[in-house]
Amino acid sequence: MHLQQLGHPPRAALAPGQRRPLPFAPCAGPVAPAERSPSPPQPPPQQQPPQQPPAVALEDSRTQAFMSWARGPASIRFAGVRPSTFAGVRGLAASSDVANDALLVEVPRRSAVVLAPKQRNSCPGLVTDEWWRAAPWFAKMGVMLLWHKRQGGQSSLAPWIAQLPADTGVPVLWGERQLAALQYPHLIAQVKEQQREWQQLYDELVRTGTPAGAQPPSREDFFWAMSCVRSRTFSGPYIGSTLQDRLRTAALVAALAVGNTALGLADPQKTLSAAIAVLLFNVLYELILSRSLKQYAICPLIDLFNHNSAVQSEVSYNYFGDSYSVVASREFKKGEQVFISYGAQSNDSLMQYYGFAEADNPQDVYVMSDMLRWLTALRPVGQSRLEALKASPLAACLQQVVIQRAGFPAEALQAVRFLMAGEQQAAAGVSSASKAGSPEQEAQLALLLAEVVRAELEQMGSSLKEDLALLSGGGGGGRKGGLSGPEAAAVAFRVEKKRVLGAVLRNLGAE
Ligand SMILES: C[S@@+](CC[C@H](N)C(=O)[O-])C[C@H]1O[C@@H](n2cnc3c(N)ncnc32)[C@H](O)[C@@H]1O
Repeated sequence: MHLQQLGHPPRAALAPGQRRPLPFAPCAGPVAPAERSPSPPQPPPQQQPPQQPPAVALEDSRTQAFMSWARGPASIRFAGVRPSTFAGVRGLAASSDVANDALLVEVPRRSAVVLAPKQRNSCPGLVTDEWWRAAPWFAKMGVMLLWHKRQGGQSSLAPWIAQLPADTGVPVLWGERQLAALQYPHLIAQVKEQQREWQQLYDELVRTGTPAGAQPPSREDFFWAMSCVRSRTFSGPYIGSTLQDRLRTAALVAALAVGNTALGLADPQKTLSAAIAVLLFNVLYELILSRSLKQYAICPLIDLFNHNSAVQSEVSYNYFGDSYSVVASREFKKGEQVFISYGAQSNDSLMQYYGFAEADNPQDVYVMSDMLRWLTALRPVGQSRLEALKASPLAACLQQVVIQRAGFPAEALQAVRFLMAGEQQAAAGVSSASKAGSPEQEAQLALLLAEVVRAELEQMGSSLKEDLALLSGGGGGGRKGGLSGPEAAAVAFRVEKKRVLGAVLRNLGAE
């Protein structure tokens, strides 16, 4: 998540965004850029968060034990927020009016679960060094969580571990039927790939990654830990040394310089220049290094903030305090939910890694898989034209088409123009289709694209109206419209996808 640093000493943004003093490589909270759905840059949303359900303060014994631990041994500083639920979803409510720029939570590094670059095996009793070396960051952090869990009351993080959600509700934990309810081949394929990857990591752990005499975790525990990690971790640039380390180095260099001068071993002027050069090199080296290395952190209490893309608050690393913090990016009234931003993410990414879709998410897109199948079903396309497209630089552009509310990407438009062009025009090649044709041709193109969008909507299996009725339908048990958690999440997700396609139709002038 991003970093807000107004009124605070240098901080490093943890997660997406490059606009802060120590720019951190974009990584949507727990989501690495390569894993995110393609999402073109969009202006930051300006709207206020939609009306929120009322806060119900959490006063159960686990939450109380956690908060006492946070205040006491964990030395977590917080003001103006308290754990609460909002229509059943746990988050942080403003316990009093919160001013813009107020420091909300500050977690010392020692109370967080942190993975630094090249960190040695932190759980030698649980995994072998070979497994650790080969494992991706989230699997390493997953076993770190499992290690704390195994320690039970002995773990320094026990009260935090105890209140982690038993079920994170993310689709990687779902079965076939629940995934099918997403009605969206692109995400279903991504999640199935994720399931394969996690299963492989687990199999490796059981087969060769567990030290002799140790018991491997259950598959359920392993998947639980990985899903906690993927939905609660922030990432940002890694600064090798803390201020304390840096001061120790400076003191050592100064002592050597003074010693050298006192013993008459070197010219004082030269010694001073050398000492300054050493210190400058040290600082510059770390600054350069911090741009290429990444750290990952799960911070108790900060991990209770829910996401809202209309809010700008981010998580940051505070170098001087060696701590992670969140500062309010706007005012919050007492009782209101205090959100942060997990970064500019489409609902594909929010659903896959966090298990929810944001209503009217300005970053949302619709990724249409195999658009060519609709085009060939709706219009006759000659074999030779298809082959010419396949042989062109646009060969793959209709496989995963990232459609925004505003419309189709330029490459897809070009490919469709080429496929639909008359023989004479097509003879000029694919590149000639990059520009808009005559008004009649463009009108025909819009008509065809609208048919493609409608075909996609029709094969989804339910209409927007039916989905909305499902979500609002009767049914108790704290379930949305009587739906189970995954069902409700899947329906809410496909509602948003249908809304994106609806906006595309409107922008094509088709509604
Ligand atoms: C960092 S945790 C936030 C705290 C979490 N709600 C909890 O109870 O532990 C991220 C998880 O919170 C939930 N979450 C975050 N923002 C949300 C939102 N806007 N709507 C619904 N659920 C959200 C999702 O389950 C997500 O995986």
